[in-house]
Amino acid sequence: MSLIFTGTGPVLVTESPSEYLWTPQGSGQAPVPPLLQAPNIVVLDSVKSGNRVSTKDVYKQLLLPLLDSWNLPHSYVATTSPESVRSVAASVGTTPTLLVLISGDTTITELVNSVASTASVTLLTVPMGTGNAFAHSVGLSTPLAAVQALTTGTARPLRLYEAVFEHGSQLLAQEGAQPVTSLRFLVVGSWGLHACLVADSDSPELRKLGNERFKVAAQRVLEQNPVFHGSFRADGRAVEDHAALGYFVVAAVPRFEATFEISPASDPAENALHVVYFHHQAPAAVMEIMGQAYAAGKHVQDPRVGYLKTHTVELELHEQDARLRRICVDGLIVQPAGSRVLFRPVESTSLQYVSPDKN
Ligand SMILES: Nc1ncnc2c1ncn2[C@@H]1O[C@H](COP(=O)(O)OP(=O)(O)OP(=O)(O)O)[C@@H](O)[C@H]1O
Repeated sequence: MSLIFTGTGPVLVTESPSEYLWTPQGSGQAPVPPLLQAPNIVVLDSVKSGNRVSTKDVYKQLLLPLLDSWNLPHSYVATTSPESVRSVAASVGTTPTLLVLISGDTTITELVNSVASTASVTLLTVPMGTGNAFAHSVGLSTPLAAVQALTTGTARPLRLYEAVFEHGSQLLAQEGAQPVTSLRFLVVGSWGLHACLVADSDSPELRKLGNERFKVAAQRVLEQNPVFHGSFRADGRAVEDHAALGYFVVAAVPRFEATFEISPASDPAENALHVVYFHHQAPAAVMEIMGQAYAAGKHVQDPRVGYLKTHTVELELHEQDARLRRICVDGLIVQPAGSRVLFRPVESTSLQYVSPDKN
């Protein structure tokens, strides 16, 4: 339950399993909040994200009445394919734009990879995906909290990172492979067990399971429990040389799911990456370490786990088997050519995100 101050007075907003209820609490007027003063407001509804309840419509039941209370013009786009995300990104010019994304993380990543570097965009992420890593990491854990942040939150710089690949690398997509040399990300770059389970979880069969798909894919990967041979450097310093690795994640945010706190020291306000990794372990040890990540990120205190803060990560793959070379970039899967992959911050962008707190 939340009290939201709108252009026509305070409104009590409640949520049931099947709908959001908008109950006005008398009349009165609040001025247009700063975030809603953007000259251009676009709502992009990524309709295939998460497991939606058809009667529970964030746009019609929450956003539309809020925007209408101040008669704010806006455009609403419901996606019809992944191409819709790219075309909305391409349509945003230099006019300062508030872009409300009703989606999961993949849609956000598709957007930041398609938007022009000159575009002045403030993103509000309304969590409707399966993991919602970015929304949980910035404190917008529910659609209601996200919509309320439009009236009480503030815009902060969006920290972006990129994974850079050797010439000849391929982005593996449902529609077929495409050449790729770099990809922007805001949540995670990974190799090893994490990349394998994300790649394997993206089958139509497992997608039906929602968040459970990661657990099922993890069990299947652990049945084989491959070793991932490689080396990596952090800010130019050799950290592991010809190691037998199991888990290798470069995290930009603290949480990958509501309760999965993979990198407790990550701060979305800071331009830094954290490497979380461990050497090849027996499946029971892997499960034990991962279980600690669900207990407020305690795994990073486990002596078997490496945890370090850095800006750049240079990874060198010493594997030939294509399945063991896959790299995950915010859920997208890349088959890299050659042996080198670089993760680094994108130095400057004109993108911002809506944060719920003002400090
Ligand atoms: N109408 C559509 N038809 C096919 N694909 C779509 C359509 N609308 C959106 N998509 C694509 O579906 C994917 C949805 O990803 P999104 O991140 O929003 O949700 P998710 O995968 O459930 O969540 P998460 O990434 O948090 O696990 C994106 O790749 C998006 O481009």
